[in-house]
Amino acid sequence: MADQDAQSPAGVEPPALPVLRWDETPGGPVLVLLDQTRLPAQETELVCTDVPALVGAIRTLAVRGAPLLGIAGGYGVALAAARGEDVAEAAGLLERARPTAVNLGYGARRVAAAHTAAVGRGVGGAAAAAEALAEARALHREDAQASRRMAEHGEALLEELLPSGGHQLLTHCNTGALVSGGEGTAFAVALRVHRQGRLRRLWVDETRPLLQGARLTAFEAARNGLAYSLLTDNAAGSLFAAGEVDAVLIGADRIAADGSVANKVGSYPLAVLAKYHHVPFIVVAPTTTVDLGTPDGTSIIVEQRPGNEVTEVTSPHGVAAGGGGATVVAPLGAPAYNPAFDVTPAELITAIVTEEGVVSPVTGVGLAELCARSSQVTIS
Ligand SMILES: CSC[C@@H](O)[C@@H](O)C(=O)COP(=O)(O)O
Repeated sequence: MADQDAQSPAGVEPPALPVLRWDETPGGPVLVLLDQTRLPAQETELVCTDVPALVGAIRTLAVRGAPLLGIAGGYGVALAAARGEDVAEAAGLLERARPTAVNLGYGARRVAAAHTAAVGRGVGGAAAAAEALAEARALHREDAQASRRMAEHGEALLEELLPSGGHQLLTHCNTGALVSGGEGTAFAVALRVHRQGRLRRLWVDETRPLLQGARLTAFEAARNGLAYSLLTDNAAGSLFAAGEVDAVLIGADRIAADGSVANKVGSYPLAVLAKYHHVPFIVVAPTTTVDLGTPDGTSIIVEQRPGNEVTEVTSPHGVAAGGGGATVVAPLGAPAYNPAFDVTPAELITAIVTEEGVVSPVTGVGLAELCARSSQVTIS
């Protein structure tokens, strides 16, 4: 288990990560992404000049995480509009790039709807494209605001549930600034607790097979000076048994109307462990991740990814050092089961924290009511 003690005091904040930006170049507009497949070894930019390039970046997880996928989808449609391409087709291509995170389709369809509305008002090509871009920027800003408010609500909930303070929080996958217009979802809550001097330790699951915890969350924890320790996913049970976890904080890719939550594979076993050990299991996600059109967890489409992500281990440090990427760790041709997500039923979830408030037995507020309160734009 790698161990990292707090390196910088709470209150010293690192510069914002250059996660995603729109750039006007002499050759036309482009979307510039921080290539997350290269982290933590390299902070490399990936320039997407068109929608197929962005679809490729989404599929390889160069850009990833539900809220950021929504933002990227929105800018992708704006890019298509600026290039004079068919925005409905672009939105469809983007939405189909990955099936589970509802935000991707939300962002793409919302910006496409803004463009269609502009055209419907008789607004011309470049001006309609400018309206599409303005909508993408609005979505980006709203996500940053949602992130701040989720952190406030999440931290208040933890104070209520764990009044003695000095929290040891466990998280899975990556839910920080790398997935958001702001500081993230679950990680933003941990960060706020840290800044208030009440985080004893953030336990970071490595998150096999693509290691979003080890590569990305540990990277974000270190640069923000959190006291954190990295663990293999299968070490979590012994940590609960030892009484070293006060609460679990995770994000979400899609929340069904019955409160079931799809998130990175490995979330569901954590929820079972948390229930057994009477530890709060808290989901932090913006209302854009709630999909009231999906009635329950069994209706959520779980992305199945290539088997080689399981049978091989890829080291970004190896790539950076010229080491050449993947090491095969299974017999050649070994079949593999590789769902990217799993679904946690509502009865295992203590609370869902959104920017509009908390859904829990404590508040008695339902998901539909929170979404109705939300200022998020509704699209058909
Ligand atoms: C706010 S992030 C919530 C989820 O998107 C996150 O936990 C996750 O599962 C990301 O999966 P990924 O496959 O890396 O896109």
